[in-house]
Amino acid sequence: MLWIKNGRVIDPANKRDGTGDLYARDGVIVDSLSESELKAAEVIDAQGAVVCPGLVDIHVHLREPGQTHKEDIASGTRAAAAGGFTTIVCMPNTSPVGDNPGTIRRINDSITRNAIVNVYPTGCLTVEMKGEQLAPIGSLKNEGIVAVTDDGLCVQNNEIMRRAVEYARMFDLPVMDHCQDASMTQGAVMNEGYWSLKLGLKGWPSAAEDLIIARNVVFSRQFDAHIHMQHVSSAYGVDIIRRAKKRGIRVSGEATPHHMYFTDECCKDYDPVFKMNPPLRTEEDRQAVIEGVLDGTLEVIATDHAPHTADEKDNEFDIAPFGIIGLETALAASLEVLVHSGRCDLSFLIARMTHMAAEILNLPAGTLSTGAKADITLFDPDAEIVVDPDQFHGKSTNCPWNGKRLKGKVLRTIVAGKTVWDGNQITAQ
Ligand SMILES: NC(=O)N[C@@H](CC(=O)O)C(=O)O
Ligand SMILES: [Zn+2]
Ligand SMILES: [Zn+2]
Repeated sequence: MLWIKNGRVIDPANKRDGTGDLYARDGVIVDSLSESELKAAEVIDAQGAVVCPGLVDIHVHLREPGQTHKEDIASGTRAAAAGGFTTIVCMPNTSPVGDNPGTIRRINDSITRNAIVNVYPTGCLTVEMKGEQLAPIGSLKNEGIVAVTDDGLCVQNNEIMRRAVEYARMFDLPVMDHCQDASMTQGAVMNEGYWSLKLGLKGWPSAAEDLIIARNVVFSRQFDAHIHMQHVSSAYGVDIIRRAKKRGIRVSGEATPHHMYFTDECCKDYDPVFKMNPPLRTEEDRQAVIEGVLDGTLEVIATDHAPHTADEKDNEFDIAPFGIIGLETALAASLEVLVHSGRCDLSFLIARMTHMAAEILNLPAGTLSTGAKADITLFDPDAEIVVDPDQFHGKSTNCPWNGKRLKGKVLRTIVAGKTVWDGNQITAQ
């Protein structure tokens, strides 16, 4: 039994925001506990803290199998717990990739053994993520995938993409797309614009993203299929999604904390910790991504947690891999951009990091409804932290917020009624 007292309980799905108590029995949220149960319950004093549904991140790279020097399911879920996330969705660009039932089964076996938060796998759209031949999407669904994606790459051939979208639709699986026209981004390492010119680095134009977003809108409309645009970074891309939604087309979109926080100017010292895909873009793009979140065009905040080792990242900008970690800074960074700046209130942000994220992939998570699993996060939105990746719980430290002062500290993360992060350390076995 669990009794969380006196917190500010914010549960956007149930329009709840007020001081109160929360109860759980056998890992499930309940309305109340009996007198004797209250006496026996573990009591958590949440005075001064926000109590909300455990955070949900639908875009995480856990690197298992095959790249476990960067991250694995144990370390990645520890990072998630420390960041306040109780449910995460992992991408299939592992080694081997998740394009076959055996690999998905192996991932699920490891999740059962090693994960300390809930993890749902995704499967590939195409065999070996080559964009040439459809993956056995039905068999992958039988193994429990929640979406299909070739994230890291983008299916270039429109006929193959069309078949993939139609096929995924038959299995009621959303397609998550990394929107990138590869013909326009050969050798590109940062946003194409003033800074790429000045720095002499090959640019990745936002048109390459916008074109694929537009293609996906066409297919979503044609087949009434749900296509989710991952890590949207360009102003016009946001606009295309906004217009499509107005017409009732079933597209959704995600904003990352880094695209809301940084711009391509950050690349000016050639530090590869600012190298990611899609790249950091202009101030106008950054503002448009934020506006997209505020007006509901981008209904979810997702980290795209993409660990790479220091050895790999500590290279020339041109050759370092794309990607940054995000699980342990997502809440504080998003609070800063959206809430502390006065752009929206806490409940609005929490909705985008909980039930709205879960709804995109139909995950049973993101609410404090009676009968829901007792996945709960406690945080202090005003507590100052200094970001120190050496204190993080994942294996990699490629974090662009390194050294920054942010406000927002995760005080406790609870999965099925059990504390897995107590604000100082991982407490799960
Ligand atoms: N975002 C990145 O820059 N990198 C991701 C791939 C991806 O999400 O596209 C990775 O797997 O490293
Ligand atoms: Zn991607
Ligand atoms: Zn990704």
